[in-house]
Amino acid sequence: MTKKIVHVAVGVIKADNTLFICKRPDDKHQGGLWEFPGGKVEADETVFEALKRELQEEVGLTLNSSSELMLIEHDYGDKCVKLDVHLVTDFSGQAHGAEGQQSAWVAIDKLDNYNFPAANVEIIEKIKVDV
Ligand SMILES: Nc1nc2c([nH]c(=O)n2[C@H]2C[C@H](O)[C@@H](COP(=O)(O)OP(=O)(O)OP(=O)(O)O)O2)c(=O)[nH]1
Ligand SMILES: [Mg+2]
Repeated sequence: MTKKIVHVAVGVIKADNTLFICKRPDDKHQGGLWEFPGGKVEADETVFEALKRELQEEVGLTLNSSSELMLIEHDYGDKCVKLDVHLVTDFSGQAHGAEGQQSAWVAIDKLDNYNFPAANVEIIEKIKVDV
């Protein structure tokens, strides 16, 4: 039987040379680790629509446009995810942890000081080279 894959829209929010990251709540999948904000793409949504909704809900930003950065499939064993990662530089509002989560603007060369889920290793490698 093929496993169900959860499609997730992920936003790498960049301003100057820093990225906005959030800490996942302890009780969630991959909890306690840092993430790029985002969430599940619902059945009736495009990836952009999902990203726009999630960034509004989670970090209080209004997304104007985004560009595709990469697509990553990762099997955590308990859950299989497909991360549709977009680069976000065109937004309005002040980014903050709108759901009470810890958050930070972090310089790209300081990302290694934060623990991310395993699927993010590839994203961070690409960011260091291309973003
Ligand atoms: N948002 C986000 N999710 C990530 C990253 N890396 C990674 O493996 N994931 C995984 C963790 C979760 O299994 C899944 C995202 O689910 P989520 O919990 O953010 O979904 P959601 O915002 O829709 O929240 P909910 O409906 O579960 O409450 O993708 C990342 O950088 N950002
Ligand atoms: Mg989320």
